[in-house]
Amino acid sequence: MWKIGLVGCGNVGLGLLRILEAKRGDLENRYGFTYAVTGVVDPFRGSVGDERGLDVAALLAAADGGKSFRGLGDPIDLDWLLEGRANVIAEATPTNLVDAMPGLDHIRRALAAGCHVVSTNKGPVSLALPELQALARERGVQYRIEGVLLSGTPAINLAGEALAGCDILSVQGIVNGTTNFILTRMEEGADYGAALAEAQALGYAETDPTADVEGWDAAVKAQVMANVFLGQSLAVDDVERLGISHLTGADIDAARAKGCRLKLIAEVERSGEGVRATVAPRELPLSHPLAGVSGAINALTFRTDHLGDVTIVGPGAGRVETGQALLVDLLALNR
Ligand SMILES: NC(=O)C1=CN([C@@H]2O[C@H](COP(=O)(O)OP(=O)(O)OC[C@H]3O[C@@H](n4cnc5c(N)ncnc54)[C@H](OP(=O)(O)O)[C@@H]3O)[C@@H](O)[C@H]2O)C=CC1
Ligand SMILES: N[C@@H](CC=O)C(=O)O
Repeated sequence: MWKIGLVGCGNVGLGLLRILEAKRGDLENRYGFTYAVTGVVDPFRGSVGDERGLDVAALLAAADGGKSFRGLGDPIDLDWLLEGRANVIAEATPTNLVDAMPGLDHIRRALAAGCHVVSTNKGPVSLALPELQALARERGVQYRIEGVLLSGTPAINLAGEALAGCDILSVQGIVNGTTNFILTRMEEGADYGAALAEAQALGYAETDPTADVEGWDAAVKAQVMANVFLGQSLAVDDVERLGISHLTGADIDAARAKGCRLKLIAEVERSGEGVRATVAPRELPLSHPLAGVSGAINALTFRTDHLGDVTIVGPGAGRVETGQALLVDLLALNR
């Protein structure tokens, strides 16, 4: 029985709870996956626990009704979970690229306590991936991060498992759902501010959406691609980065007049001794495979030695879409 402690219950945390609740029977029948959510830690909704498992439907009803979780379990904190009441922590607090807190602290403490961690938080991956992987190995647990790239669309697990044995030479694609959504809506005539507000309402944007529109989110994903896919240790500041906040309707129209679309493209490729990582808006001809990828959909093309180009296309952001990434990592632990 998996005793799940959820830390951070915003868009993604609720997405995971929604899937767990809707699929409880299916997860048991198809995968032998049984679980109890023993605690939720979140300053906004309230931190509650029950060793026998919280009533997830009641938590979801409270969230849907704009109510706090208080009263739906005993008041708890992360320490309570780590004293044997969780064997896996699902960490989905806001990404912070400056010092990775509070997620880094949560993940360090969980791994040190012998808990597995599944997480969508990009800050700890950006600043401390080798340390956290070493700590997980030392404690005999796993730190799984499928959701940090392309939400639930398989990218990290795909490269690590389904493309095992291939050398990945370069990776190029659209890796930020919010900016792709904004550019799509601007092409349809919406203004920038309204399109960003829509992306926030749909749960695509970062807690501080500056990270999306200034290209930081795509840059950290390029960093992850360099580190995880190409084995080249880069810092987020090593990524050449330009976002989309300077683009106007006139830029969209100018691209259209040339038979092109503007897309924020992230690319990592081997160059000389190292790896070059870039994020920038590019005008793509309509015939380009990435030109037709619209809304919060993302796409990645892996250039490999054995298979040539392998392209995946799917959601890059969203509540349930990212909850799925946590679920797939939970199911991997279960296997
Ligand atoms: N949304 C998406 O589509 C995707 C998101 N991600 C990543 O997943 C993570 C979560 O994203 P999302 O759910 O959208 O973000 P939200 O801002 O919706 O939710 C984050 C939640 O974490 C809570 N929180 C803040 N500090 C703490 C703390 N110290 N302890 C416990 N909880 C805390 C916040 O509470 P409060 O509001 O009070 O601060 C909030 O409820 C981020 O790291 C994001 O980058 C990854 C892929 C896709
Ligand atoms: N804000 C991000 C969420 C997923 O990583 C995005 O829009 O892609």
